[in-house]
Amino acid sequence: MKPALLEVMRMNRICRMVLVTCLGSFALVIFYFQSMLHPVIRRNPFGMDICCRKGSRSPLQELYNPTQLELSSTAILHQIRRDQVTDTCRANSMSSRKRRVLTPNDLKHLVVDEDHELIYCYVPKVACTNWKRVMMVLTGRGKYSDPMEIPANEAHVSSNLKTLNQYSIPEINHRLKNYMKFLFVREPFERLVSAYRNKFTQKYNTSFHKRYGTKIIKRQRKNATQEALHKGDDVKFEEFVAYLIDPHTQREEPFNEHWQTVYSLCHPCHIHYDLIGKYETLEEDSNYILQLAGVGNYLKFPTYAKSTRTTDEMTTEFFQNISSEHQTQLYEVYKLDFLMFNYSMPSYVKLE
Ligand SMILES: Nc1ncnc2c1ncn2[C@@H]1O[C@H](COP(=O)(O)OS(=O)(=O)O)[C@@H](OP(=O)(O)O)[C@H]1O
Repeated sequence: MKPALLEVMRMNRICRMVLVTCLGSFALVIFYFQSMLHPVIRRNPFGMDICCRKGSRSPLQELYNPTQLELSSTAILHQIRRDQVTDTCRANSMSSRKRRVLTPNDLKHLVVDEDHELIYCYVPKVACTNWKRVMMVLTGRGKYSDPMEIPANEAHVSSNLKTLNQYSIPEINHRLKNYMKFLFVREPFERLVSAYRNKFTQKYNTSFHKRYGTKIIKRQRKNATQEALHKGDDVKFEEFVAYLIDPHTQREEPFNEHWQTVYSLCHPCHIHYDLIGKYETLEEDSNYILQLAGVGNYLKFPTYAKSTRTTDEMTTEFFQNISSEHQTQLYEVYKLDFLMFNYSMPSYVKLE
């Protein structure tokens, strides 16, 4: 080849390299300025994916007509859980004369995610703080990407999440019909011990001590000291149980949500839940829901390593000091939760 021709080709290559470098730098500059203008999106690289459902299939379609094999085997398990609720409701409505229609006030625990067509009924002491954090990521349109970046107290601020009672009746009906509705449940007595430990044995929970502790001690403790009556901060588990089974308690006002039954908070006999998650398989069930919602690749339910979690053994210990008469009465209060969600009677329970 002639040297002149070689020289021309070399120049050509250099020109092309310069051009590619210039274009690359230009694109980087544009990307930089764009991210300066939209800092939230820059902080959250998954924002756009978590934000809005992609494709035409809704979580409900994915649940009842799965396209992936791994989703279809789990779907069978959830059908069995739904059937259990239906059967218990049917059996209970036959034996009970009480019939009622839901009002918007009954829908305060149902958190709505319009972007992914989800409704979550939160049950306190069943990891609802973490689920509320996840719902804030899902509804935040890119504001958050990691649930754990949201402080626990923020997750409980009611204005941070929209609940179903805030919609008009036609809007409520539309969402109940078309969204995937789910809740999480826990073995009722373990949930109760979790509530007792958190609300009555932690020094910082003074509002619960004042609001409920003082009342429980006044009613259940003979010869209570003035200090105990005033502070309400040393309620014993036996006293808490006595308060729960006392017929006056629920006549006076409904139970606090931390120990209220799941069927009273979420109304599973009136609202058809598509998915019943269990605390015992919390992460597995939660990630299944996120997968059905189409965000499973970007968002995972927070894992937990708290060593002081309430366990079955711990619950057994707490119930050692409860008389069989009180255990029987307490079981009656939570019986529907036991039956509906298929929890067998704990082996430590001694019924009368
Ligand atoms: N990912 C994960 N895995 C296992 N366990 C978990 C998880 N997230 C929360 N938890 C446990 O849930 C209990 C707290 O529930 P809530 O957040 O609903 O409590 S509260 O209603 O806000 O008071 C509390 O249970 P106890 O420790 O037994 O009280 C938490 O330990």
